[in-house]
Amino acid sequence: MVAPPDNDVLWARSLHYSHNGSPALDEVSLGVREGEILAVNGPRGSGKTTLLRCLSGQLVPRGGEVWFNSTPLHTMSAVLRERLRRDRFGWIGPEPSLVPELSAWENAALPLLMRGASHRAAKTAAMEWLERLDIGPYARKRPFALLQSQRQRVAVARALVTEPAVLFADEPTAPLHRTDRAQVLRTLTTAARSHHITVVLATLDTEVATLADRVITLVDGRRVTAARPSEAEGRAACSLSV
Ligand SMILES: Nc1ncnc2c1ncn2[C@@H]1O[C@H](COP(=O)(O)OP(=O)(O)OP(=O)(O)O)[C@@H](O)[C@H]1O
Repeated sequence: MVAPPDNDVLWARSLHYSHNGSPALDEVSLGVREGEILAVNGPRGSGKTTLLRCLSGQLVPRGGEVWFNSTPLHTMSAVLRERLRRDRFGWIGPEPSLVPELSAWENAALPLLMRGASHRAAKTAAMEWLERLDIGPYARKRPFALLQSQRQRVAVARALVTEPAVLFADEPTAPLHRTDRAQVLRTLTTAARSHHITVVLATLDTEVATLADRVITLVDGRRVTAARPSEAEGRAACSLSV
């Protein structure tokens, strides 16, 4: 077992994964640099979600290696993997999946409260993130009283409130309208850049390439191409000062 290159925060080699015998990832290798925003593109069923779940330690690959800095996830016990995920990773899925009984700020504060942060500290941090994401005025509302795009912003705040080392975003804008999609993505990527959070973003949306530092494409569970938009192009799209 060889540790990954120093400047890669995440590194995977020859990943294989099958769901009930049906192959989802085949020989996928990649490195993600610290602070990078990497988009994983590809058609439906190409393995994007499976890749993010392997990289984030939710799934253990059937073959290959996954490293987070100098820590091998593929050989780690389930308990340690769970702790690593809780302490160092953030996750945003296609649906906000907020706790309906809690207000927006309570939902955003939840990861800090679960880590044992004081009520006041968790609330302050959650409110700051809701403000940055332009939903401060809705902090006391419950999810049912919010628009889908506002709920998804709360989910983004919840994922960023711990300032994770790596944020995994699995089609985070899938249920949104086109204008909301662009705004949520810009907010997410700008916030991640300003806090030096590495992002791995699975998406069907080709516009995302303009917000990412690099795009990789999966087809039928295999990595097929890599393109790198110029840094200027990627960063010019992030005009918000989050
Ligand atoms: N829980 C599961 N059980 C069985 N097969 C699965 C499961 N999850 C995914 N698959 C299959 O694995 C392959 C890769 O799926 P995956 O969800 O990783 O792709 P994806 O690119 O994220 O797709 P989408 O864009 O539709 O979310 C597909 O053929 C899918 O049908």
